[in-house]
Amino acid sequence: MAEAGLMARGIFIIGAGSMAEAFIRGVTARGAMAPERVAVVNRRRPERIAELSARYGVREAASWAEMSAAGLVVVAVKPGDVGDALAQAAPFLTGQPVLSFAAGVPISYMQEKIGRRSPVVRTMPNIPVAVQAGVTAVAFDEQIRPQDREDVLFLLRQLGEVVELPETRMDAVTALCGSGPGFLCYILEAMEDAAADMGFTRDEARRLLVQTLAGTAEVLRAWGISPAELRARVTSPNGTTHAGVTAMEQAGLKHVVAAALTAAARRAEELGRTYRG
Ligand SMILES: NC(=O)C1=CN([C@@H]2O[C@H](COP(=O)(O)OP(=O)(O)OC[C@H]3O[C@@H](n4cnc5c(N)ncnc54)[C@H](O)[C@@H]3O)[C@@H](O)[C@H]2O)C=CC1
Ligand SMILES: O=C(O)[C@@H]1CCC=N1
Repeated sequence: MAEAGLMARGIFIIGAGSMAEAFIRGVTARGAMAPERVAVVNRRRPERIAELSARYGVREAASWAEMSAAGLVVVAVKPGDVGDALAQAAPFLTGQPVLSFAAGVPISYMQEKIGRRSPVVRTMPNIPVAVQAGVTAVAFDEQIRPQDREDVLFLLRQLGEVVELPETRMDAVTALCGSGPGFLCYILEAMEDAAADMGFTRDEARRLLVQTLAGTAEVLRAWGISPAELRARVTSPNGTTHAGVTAMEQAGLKHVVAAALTAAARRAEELGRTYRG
């Protein structure tokens, strides 16, 4: 008899924080995974598992040994805790994929911690995965079996878009998509401050700006055009957008944004070096 696949064997999650919750919500929301097939362990705060259980119907793992039967092990702990969590998991791994959400932690480091007992999947999600509108960049190690790869991609797609990349692109994608919501929010903060100076209340400004951002993203997607093209469409000759963009150009905004992305990617690389032994 063929061995049951990843989906039938269920998921074992280490860590019950916000990423674990986003993942659980995504994979159970539309029935991709039955919640009773999801088992969770947490180091502290046992009430977190009770919360996840009440909200989504997942259950607390009876013991770490339960991991052996799972089709997928998810490591949803802070980067600094990944080494310990994987060392603790290693004896129970039986070749099922181990998926990590930890920013900056390389596949080679994780492989070392688990004594190469399972293929490792390194991901970089962003915060909108919490509402199933995220982007998750994913790098597989070459040991992954084709069917496991498909199943992992299917599960991650429940959280939004998925982009497969070589691991060498992870630092750059961390800057672009992982930190990206932070950068867009910084620009929105600046627009909110300017709106306050123009006499809007914070609440009014936020409602107007959030819908402007969401609507712009929606139209870019619906029409399939580039940001430069959409900008050209809203820019009347000598009009208001033209005046504003000219001020942005004069202040060197494109250079500032490029410097921000470079700084973030460099920092991701530096943080990653901590785990390279
Ligand atoms: N929150 C976010 O926006 C994003 C998070 N990530 C990554 O997701 C990972 C998890 O982040 P959060 O969910 O925000 O962290 P969190 O701190 O909310 O949750 C981590 C949980 O894991 C538990 N834990 C730690 N070591 C453990 C162990 N050995 N065994 C069992 N449980 C253990 C902790 O007690 C805690 O409850 C991080 O590696 C982070 O880099 C990546 C992208 C975005
Ligand atoms: O700021 C950070 O380091 C993490 C990685 C991507 C989003 N937050």
